[in-house]
Amino acid sequence: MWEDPQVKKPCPFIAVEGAIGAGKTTLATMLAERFDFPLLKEIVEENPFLDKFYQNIEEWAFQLEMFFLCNRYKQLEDTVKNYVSRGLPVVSDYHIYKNWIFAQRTLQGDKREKYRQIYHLLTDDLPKPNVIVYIRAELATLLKRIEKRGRSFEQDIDPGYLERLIEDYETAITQIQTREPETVVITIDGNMLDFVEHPEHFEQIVAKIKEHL
Ligand SMILES: Nc1ncnc2c1ncn2[C@@H]1O[C@H](COP(=O)(O)OP(=O)(O)OP(=O)(O)O)[C@@H](O)[C@H]1O
Ligand SMILES: Nc1nc(=O)c2ncn([C@H]3C[C@H](O)[C@@H](CO)O3)c2[nH]1
Repeated sequence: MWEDPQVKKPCPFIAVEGAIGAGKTTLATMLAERFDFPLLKEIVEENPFLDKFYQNIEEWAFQLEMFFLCNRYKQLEDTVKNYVSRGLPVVSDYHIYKNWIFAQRTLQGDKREKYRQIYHLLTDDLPKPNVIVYIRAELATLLKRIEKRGRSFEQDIDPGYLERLIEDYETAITQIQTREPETVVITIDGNMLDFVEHPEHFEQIVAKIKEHL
């Protein structure tokens, strides 16, 4: 297809997504380094609710989802100010929609509705990533990686919860593609491609992304 060289492509705002342990942070870090783009990274260690949440999801879900939402809102506000609004590229290890993917799974009834309203209020006018690198991985892969990483609070994670999240991610990615057809979605086979151990797998991913930059 002929492309007009005068037409400038939008500045890359890349989000790496996928279910728990799919390899988002690892891949986002490698991509940021390769392209020399700044990296926006999720805060995990300082999260005071994660441990409690995995022990009792029903009891702690609202606090945890609000914590993630407020943190990501602040991070993205800064990212927009410092990079996106200045036309500078950035790589993030999450998409803001991740909040709603998880909240729909963990919250019910009144709390879900309250969360939904706050979520839209905070995020509707935020600029969204124009490239999503989606790491699709099956349950066995996620369990293996979660074990390998060894965070204590994740070791007894319910495989049923992970299975539902895998489905939720599939639905969410389709929704994004329908709602925002201009967003480029690059799906990576997270079971087969081991970009940690095999440099040539990483190169395949880089080449795919370069097609869209
Ligand atoms: N393609 C891969 N092949 C082998 N191991 C991997 C791969 N990607 C990530 N890992 C390993 O799996 C573990 C989880 O990776 P990572 O922390 O990047 O996942 P994540 O998707 O960011 O997780 P979370 O959803 O919890 O934020 C790490 O120990 C990492 O080294
Ligand atoms: N409930 C819930 N909502 C979120 O928005 C969310 N984002 C990440 N996580 C969990 C997954 C990993 O264990 C750990 C690190 O990603 O935190 C979340 N859990």
